[in-house]
This record gives sequence, structure tokens and C-alpha cells, in this order.
Amino acid sequence: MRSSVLVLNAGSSSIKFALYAVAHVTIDAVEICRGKVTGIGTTPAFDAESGDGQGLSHRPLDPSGISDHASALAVILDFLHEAFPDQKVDAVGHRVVHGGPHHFQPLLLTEANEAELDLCAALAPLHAPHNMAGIRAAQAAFPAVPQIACFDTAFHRHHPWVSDTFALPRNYFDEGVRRYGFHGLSYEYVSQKLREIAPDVAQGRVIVGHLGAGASICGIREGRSVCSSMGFTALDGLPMGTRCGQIDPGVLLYLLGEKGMSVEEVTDLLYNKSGLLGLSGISSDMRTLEKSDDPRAREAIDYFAHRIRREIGALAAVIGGVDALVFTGGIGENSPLLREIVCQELGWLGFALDEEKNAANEIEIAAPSSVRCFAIPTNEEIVIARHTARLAGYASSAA
Ligand SMILES: Nc1ncnc2c1ncn2[C@@H]1O[C@H](COP(=O)(O)OP(=O)(O)O)[C@@H](O)[C@H]1O
Ligand SMILES: CC(=O)OP(=O)(O)O
Ligand SMILES: [Mg+2]
Repeated sequence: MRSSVLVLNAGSSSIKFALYAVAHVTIDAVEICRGKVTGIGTTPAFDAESGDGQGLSHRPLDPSGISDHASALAVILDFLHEAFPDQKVDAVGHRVVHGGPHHFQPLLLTEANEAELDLCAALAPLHAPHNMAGIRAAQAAFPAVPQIACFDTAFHRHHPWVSDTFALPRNYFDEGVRRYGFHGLSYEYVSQKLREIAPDVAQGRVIVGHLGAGASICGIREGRSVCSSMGFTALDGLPMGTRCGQIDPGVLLYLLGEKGMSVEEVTDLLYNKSGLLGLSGISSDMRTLEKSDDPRAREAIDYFAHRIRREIGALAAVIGGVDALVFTGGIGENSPLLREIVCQELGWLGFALDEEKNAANEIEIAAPSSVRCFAIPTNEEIVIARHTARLAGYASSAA
């Protein structure tokens, strides 16, 4: 049997997975396969491909059988068992969205620290309960195997105080009411990748936009996060697929006080009915909006780009300029249109895109005269695999 690390990234309606070969030598984790169960609780489907991109499985699943994360994980494990009978899972790495104020590093899970993570779950209602469900299901499937939590918040834990505090009385900060920042595993990956492909700017002033279903943007200096658009929860900052992003807290007081909405109704409005979906009234999915002729679809895209530009200006002011701008996440990597609209108005910061490179989703998309600009496909799973291999006692040179 060969040693492998299983990575699980449990979202609100999906579980993404990846399997990596690891060894007790100083080589990096090698991807064997990756895939996902999507539509848990609605119209579930299973997809998997090999590490070199060959399709392995693509099929709908029976909705009555796949009603929760445990049953979705069972499908993944059955597939891995059948397709890769020689691979033995020796450690499981989990993406955990909220790690609270104390976790600067990934964590080997024990009964004691799991209870602490349960407490953080209330701060990320769209993600954390599913992260914890993924952990519990993996513990049941692999009882004797180390389970490692890798936090989206950890990359941001060296922020200066001004980046993380709200202007509330100090005791709230001490109680944990502060800006945490998320998508840290993605920022960690992009920072590592930038060191490989553009070492001359990687240690400088870098702004990275992680633009996917969730979206945030981060100012990084000398490889360290300085400031991020996401705050106490994964609701703040940029508008997202279904989340509102930055909002005047007075609106919430009005909805709760004057309109008599319940906390549950406001939560549902802000997390599930706002953002691109709320603005367009059509879809939360950027591909659908790009194809639509409805003017509200384009207005939603323009609003998204406007807020990204605002944040880029703000982050440039905080980190003292920009040496490189990176787009990542499903939209950042794949939408030439969004990148074009964002950069159109950024000439004052020195940005000009090369039209053809941008249209082809090349890695480097700036015109020769421009400040450097990149579209880098993110890979949160390999970051989790490297940390997991290291904590479980396997070597990984890149961790
Ligand atoms: N070719 C594409 N053009 C435009 N948008 C795309 C494209 N491919 C994916 N996207 C968008 O990426 C978003 C999903 O991003 P992703 O990072 O995969 O999300 P998640 O946070 O669920 O991992 C969706 O809005 C989707 O429409
Ligand atoms: C933190 C967050 O918003 O994650 P995702 O983009 O996976 O929704
Ligand atoms: Mg994501």
C-alpha cells in the first residue's frame, strides 16, 4: 500500500477533495486525483479527474441518497477505494474557514481543540458547520488517522492592530470581535507561486483578489498579509455570489428595528440573497451573468468591478503602492471581462492589460509598459496537503 494524504474542502453545498501521494523524503506532495460532490441536498453530482487532468467520473447522484455531508463523503471514499485500491490514507487535511484569533498555523485535531473550533463555527455560518461535518465524517471513516485543520484565517494573523480592529470599545476586540480575513490558503498558494514565477516582485507590494463564489482582496508586503477586505465574518468587503459585502451597519439596524425582520431573516438576506444574485435578480454565477442580455446582469458585474477597484485603491494606500496585482479564484482566473473592467480605470496606478494575453487567461496579462499583473489559478488543496504531510510526519519541501 502507498501512503497518501486526503484533502477535504467542505463548502455549504459541496465537498471538494484531492488525494496526494506523500513519502518520507523531501519531495512535494504529488496529486493523484481531485474531484467534488456538488449540489448536496438538491441535485447532487460527482466529478473526478486524475492529477494530469484526465476525466475519471462525471455522474449525477441520487438526491434521496445524498442529503448531507456524511453521505457525500461516503461517495468520495467509495470512489477512491475502487479507483485507487493501492493508496492508503495516512492523514486527512481539512480546510476550516474560521480559526478564531489564536490559530496562526494548521492544527492537529484533538478532542480538546475541536470543542474550541465548534465555538468559532457561529462566526462562519455558511462554512463552519459543514467544515465540522466534514471533519466528523472523516474521523468516522478513518478513526486512527491524524486529522489536520488548515485555517483560512491563519495567513492574516500577523496583521497590524489597525487592520484588525473595529472602532468599538476595546473590550470587544479582546473578546474576539475583530477583522480576521479569510481565503488565507489561497493567498498562501498565490504568494508561493509568485515567488516562483516573478521573484523580483513577489517580496514587494502585492495585491491579490480571490474572486470566486466568495470574494476577498488582500494587500501583501514582503510575503505577509497586511490588510484584507473580509472582516469578522466572510460577509464583509467585496460583494460575492450571494453575499452583500460591505454594508452600512445602519441598514441592519433599520431592517431589524423598523422593518421588524428577524435575525434569521436578515442573516438569510445578507448571506444567501444578496451580492451578484440580489443585484441582478438572475444568478449568482458569473458565467450566467456574462451571457445574459438583461442590463441588470451587466450592472451587477459593473458593481462588482467598482468595489474591487475601490479596494485596490485603498490597499495600495495601505501598503504604500503596488508592484503586482494578481487575480485568482473561479472568476479571477477565468473572466477576461471582469479583469478588463477592473483594470480599465487603474491606469493611474500604472496598470494596462495586454488584450490578447488577458483574453487567453495567460498567467501574466499585463502590457509591457504596465505594472505587473497576473491571473494565477489557485490551489488551496495542495497548500492543505503540504501542511498535512508536514504535521503528520511526512516531509514536504514546499510546506
Ligand atoms: N469561464 C468563466 N468565466 C467567468 N466566470 C467563471 C468561469 N468559470 C468559473 N467562473 C465563476 O467562478 C465562480 C466560482 O468560483 P470558485 O472559486 O470555483 O468558487 P468556490 O468558492 O465555490 O470554490 C462562479 O461565479 C463562476 O461563474
Ligand atoms: C471564506 C469564503 O468565503 O470561502 P468560499 O469562497 O469558499 O465561499
Ligand atoms: Mg472558494
